[in-house]
Amino acid sequence: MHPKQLLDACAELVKRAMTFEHAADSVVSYFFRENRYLGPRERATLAETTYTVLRKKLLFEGLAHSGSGPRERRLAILGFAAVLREQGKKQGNVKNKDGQDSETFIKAALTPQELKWLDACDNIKPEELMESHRHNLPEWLVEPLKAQVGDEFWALAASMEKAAPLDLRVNALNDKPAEVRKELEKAGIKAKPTPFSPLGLRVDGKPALAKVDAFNRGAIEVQDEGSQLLALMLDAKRGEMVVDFCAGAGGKTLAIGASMRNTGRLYAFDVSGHRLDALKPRLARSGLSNVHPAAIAHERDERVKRLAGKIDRVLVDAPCSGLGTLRRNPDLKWRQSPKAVEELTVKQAAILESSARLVKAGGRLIYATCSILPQENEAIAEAFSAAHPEFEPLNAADVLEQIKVVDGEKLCSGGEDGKLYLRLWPHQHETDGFFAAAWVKKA
Ligand SMILES: C[S@@+](CC[C@H](N)C(=O)[O-])C[C@H]1O[C@@H](n2cnc3c(N)ncnc32)[C@H](O)[C@@H]1O
Repeated sequence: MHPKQLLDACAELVKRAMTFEHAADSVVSYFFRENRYLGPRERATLAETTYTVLRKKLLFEGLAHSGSGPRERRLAILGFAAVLREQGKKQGNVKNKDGQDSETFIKAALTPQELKWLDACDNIKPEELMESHRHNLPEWLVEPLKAQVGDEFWALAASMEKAAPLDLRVNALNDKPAEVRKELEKAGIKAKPTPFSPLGLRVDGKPALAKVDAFNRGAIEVQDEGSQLLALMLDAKRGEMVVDFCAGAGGKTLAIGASMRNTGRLYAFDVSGHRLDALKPRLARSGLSNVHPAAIAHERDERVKRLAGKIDRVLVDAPCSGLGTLRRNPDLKWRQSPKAVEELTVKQAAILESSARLVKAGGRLIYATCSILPQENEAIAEAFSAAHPEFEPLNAADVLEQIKVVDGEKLCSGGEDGKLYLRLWPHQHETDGFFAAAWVKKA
């Protein structure tokens, strides 16, 4: 595809994503389905350009005040140039089959006037930029983040502008991480163990996994290291009755089912039948037969009531703002709002309340989110503890130690000794932002 055509397509995709009517990943996949002729490299450039614009929206909009032509095209030019330069750097600035390196490719896509404008933008020094153009976060998020991480705010903001690494979880049912790692290496995929999750492998780059044998036979699943830790914290054992209350497409369900060694009963509940449908092919690959997906109408559904007091372990991976996943879903910072977060906190408290009724004496309850806001995390956990003296909080650091997570206390905060909750941050732990609180129901 000619560079000019590729930039035109990027501008179109950026325009669609910037309406914020749908999640950016859906907009991108819809665009690819509409334009099936696009090759893998073109798709990568289109998606990354769009994500870069969403990540750096405030900076790019500031720069796009100058220049001419449609605004989305100017935003796309900034994203396109950044992405091609990054790709060029990674590949050692080698030339493509048409003898172009990234700079010549960019030049071929732009008009002389656009090139002059891009050059002027490139020459702006970071210290000349406004604060909002450097952190690229909506104002309502800045204060709560500064209040939590203090001097680390700029490191956090920078980490959330990077793409997340590709993490895999090895299916412990039939495979071992060290062996899968060797197998991947033979297939040309370099991976190293993740620092905290004993089942995790972090892959170099973004290789396509659909043709990899380890993927097709269910030995690996794509899952952020933080998400792996949440599932491991449930520590579900052989023969137990377990509920994954907000199972979605089952990322954590699969990990829990494997930790139960494919025995016992694992209910995967969700209000979205559509999301549970996406669990089915993953379940088939995983070899698990102990998982029972069930769509529920709401958290007080009859199905839930019937299991009251019968369950050994319950995971509540609550619907949340998703603001811990900005590395993957940068559009969320523009699609969420304080009002939406407030509504979510009501839902989160209600789901935790209902799901807690399932837990039997001596059983474990975990509340988790992929949010970095205290109102969706500590505030929900603390209100629950205050209202339920029959649930005793467990130190997340102790739970992590029991499941052999190395240096687990480095991942914790809150409580008198700073070890009460799991609190993962992208800038500190290279995972998405996650929270987890654990309780045991007193006998
Ligand atoms: C964070 S996502 C779950 C992700 C999933 N656990 C995973 O690891 O892939 C939250 C899920 O909660 C579900 N949900 C929302 N309201 C719910 C409710 N009242 N009861 C059960 N699930 C609910 C949503 O449909 C969504 O799939």
